[in-house]
Amino acid sequence: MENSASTLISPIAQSIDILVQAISNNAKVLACGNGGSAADAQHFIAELVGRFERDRIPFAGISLNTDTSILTAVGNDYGFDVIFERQVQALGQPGDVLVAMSTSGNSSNVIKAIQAAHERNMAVIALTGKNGGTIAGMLTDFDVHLCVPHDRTMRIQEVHGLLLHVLCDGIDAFLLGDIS
Ligand SMILES: O=C(CO)[C@@H](O)[C@H](O)[C@H](O)[C@H](O)COP(=O)(O)O
Ligand SMILES: [Zn+2]
Repeated sequence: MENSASTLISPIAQSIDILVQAISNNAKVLACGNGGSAADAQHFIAELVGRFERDRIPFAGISLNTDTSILTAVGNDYGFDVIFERQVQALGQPGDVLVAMSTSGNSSNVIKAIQAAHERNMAVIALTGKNGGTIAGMLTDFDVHLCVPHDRTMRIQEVHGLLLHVLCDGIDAFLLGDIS
C-alpha cells in the first residue's frame, strides 16, 4: 500500500486529467477486465453513469463485460480473445477513453482492446500489477499506467478498487469542487 501511494500519485493525477477532459468533451469511457477486474470495470462505470458521492449530471460510460449476449456471440463466433476488441471497434471514437484492467498485464482480450483503442485514437488508462506484463510495453505517451507494485492478484485488485474510487473522487472534485 505504501509503495503504491508513492509510485502512483503522478499517474493518478494524469488519469483524472484524461477523464475530466473526456467528460468535458462529451466523450465516453469504456472499461474492461476479466474476473474480479470485470466486477471492478462495471463498478467504476456505474459510478460514472449513476453517481459517486454527490448528485451531478450523468457521465457517459460503458462496461464491456456486462452484456452477456455480446460476450457469448462474439466469444462463440470470433473467440474469447476479441470480446473486448470487437466492442471497442464498434463503440470507440477518437477522444474516448479505455480503462483497461489486468492484474498480470497479460490477458489477451485486454491487450487486444488496448490495440483497438490505439487504432481509434483513444487514450488508455491501464490498471495492472506485477511488472505490468505485456501491457507495460504497449502504452504510448498519451496513455497512463497505474501499475500496482505487488505480486499477488488479490492485493493488486484491492488496490485497483481503491484507485478507481480515487479517480471518481478526483473527477467530482475537479468538476464540482472539493468537499469542505
Ligand atoms: O478475482 C480473481 C482473483 O482474485 C480472479 O477472478 C481473476 O480476476 C481472474 O483469474 C482473471 O482471469 C485474472 O486476469 P488478469 O487480472 O491477469 O487479467
Ligand atoms: Zn478476486
